Amino acid sequence: MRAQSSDLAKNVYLEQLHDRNETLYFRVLVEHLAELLPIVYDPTVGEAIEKYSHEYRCPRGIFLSIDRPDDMEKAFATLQLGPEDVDLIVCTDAEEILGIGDWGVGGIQISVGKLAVYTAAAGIDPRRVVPVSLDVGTDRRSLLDDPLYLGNRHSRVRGADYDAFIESYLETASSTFPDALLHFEDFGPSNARRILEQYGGRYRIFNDDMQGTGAITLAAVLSAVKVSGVRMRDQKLVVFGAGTAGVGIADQLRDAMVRDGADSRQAAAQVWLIDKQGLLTRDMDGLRDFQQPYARDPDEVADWARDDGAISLLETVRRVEPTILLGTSTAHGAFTREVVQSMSEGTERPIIFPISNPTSRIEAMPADVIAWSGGKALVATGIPVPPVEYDGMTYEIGQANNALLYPGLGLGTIVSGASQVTSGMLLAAAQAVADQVDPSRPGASLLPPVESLRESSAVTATAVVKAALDDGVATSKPTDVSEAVREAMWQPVYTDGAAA
Ligand SMILES: NC(=O)C1=CN([C@@H]2O[C@H](COP(=O)(O)OP(=O)(O)OC[C@H]3O[C@@H](n4cnc5c(N)ncnc54)[C@H](O)[C@@H]3O)[C@@H](O)[C@H]2O)C=CC1
Ligand SMILES: CC(=O)C(=O)O
Ligand SMILES: [Mg+2]
Repeated sequence: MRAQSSDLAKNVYLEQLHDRNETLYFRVLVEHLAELLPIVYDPTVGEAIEKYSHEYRCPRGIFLSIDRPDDMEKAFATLQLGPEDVDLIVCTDAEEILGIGDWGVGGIQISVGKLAVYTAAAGIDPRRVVPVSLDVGTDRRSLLDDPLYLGNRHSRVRGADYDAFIESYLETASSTFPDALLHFEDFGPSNARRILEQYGGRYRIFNDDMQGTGAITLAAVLSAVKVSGVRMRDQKLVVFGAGTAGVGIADQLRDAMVRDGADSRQAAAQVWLIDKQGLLTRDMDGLRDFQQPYARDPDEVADWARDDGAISLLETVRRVEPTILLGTSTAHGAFTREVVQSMSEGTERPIIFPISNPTSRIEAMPADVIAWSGGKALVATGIPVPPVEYDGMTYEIGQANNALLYPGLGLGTIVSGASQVTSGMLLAAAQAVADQVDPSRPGASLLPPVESLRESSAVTATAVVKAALDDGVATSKPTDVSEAVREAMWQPVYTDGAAA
């Protein structure tokens, strides 16, 4: 594997091993998690998705086509699994893969990659999971023109037909496998939140980009706040990139401010959203419904500087003096030296998280953020990055990627048989992750290291089971929760002479 000439070649090589010998594949992953997570998952998985039809060797997963909605049951039946045999299904319609946009049927690899992390990081049984591609077409011209493209050759279906397809998926998946958690990944901003809000009460749904990302970012902020000394209720948050992830995080941080004593109106007023049209204000056309609670009063910003009519990130940072700056925009390099320096002038220990993925989309590299802030910034990123040396000190950079949280959350949901993923379970997961680090040492990481992710996921899952019990959604009630979690974790070892 190490002799392969590129990260993509390593990804393909490992996928072939996955097909030949699942136990060995996961044993290698578990024993080399920090080295191999970036290969099977973020950032290399982005390239594997882009090249999917060209690197295609063998299908993994279930492919559901919007052109053949009546075949759904038949497709699931090919798995030859009974109603109690599946714990988890990860699906994507691939409209907003990581920060690289619409990749059609190649998006199956994000479902495969997310599931590999579930198993390697939390011991979810790989024989009891299903990756799904919901192929509703693609708007990417280069795919439609590519003779090798394997997906449906038409633009994305939207509106009533799309909604009927999603509803039919939820109904078929949950009636075929009633115990399964339905994980949604990388849907576009017009669908991600809408699906969760519309169906979250009826089906056991988890939206990773909103809920998982919100919770891991909250964990990193809880750690950072211990260092900065500014109370949660007094934080001022600027979110750059007000889409699914950005507003999902804003919601969880706003709720954390309320829990720390801010009133709900005040907490929302301590959040500023910036998108392509600049700082979002109430008088703008085309605001998304989930952006509206945070849009600013135009009078409040009447005398702020504008560039082509838009209030920039730099102007917002100068005026607001935020304590937290989050990047979920996919705009590489948007956190400039001026932005970071201005933020460092306004607050003693600025919390700066450029968490867009993959590497080509990150708002700033941590080495720059740390240098531009004179070593004051508390930094976490979505991609894995090596420690940064600055002014004689080593800064460990925590990976604020939902992969550091969703495996434990999923394991806890499965062990408790929770009928819903509640806000209490998300908060418990965030708190459990944050409690596993001591950020007080100068340069310490804000999050647990990937090397210990399996151990960390067990601790997180235990907290999640307890929260599910407290919230009254658990259908299984283990007496020794920690023991039940550890027993549920699948181990990559050969049993009964079976190799794979
Ligand atoms: N670290 C993590 O765990 C996660 C990171 N992400 C990353 O966050 C980014 C966004 O993902 P989603 O929220 O799912 O996508 P999205 O499409 O829902 O949101 C992106 C938002 O950024 C805005 N935007 C684009 N260019 C901009 C610019 N130049 N200036 C200001 N705003 C701009 C878009 O209009 C959109 O509202 C991606 O790079 C993704 O990889 C997403 C989920 C988890
Ligand atoms: C990490 C992840 O879920 C994303 O970038 O979309
Ligand atoms: Mg995602």
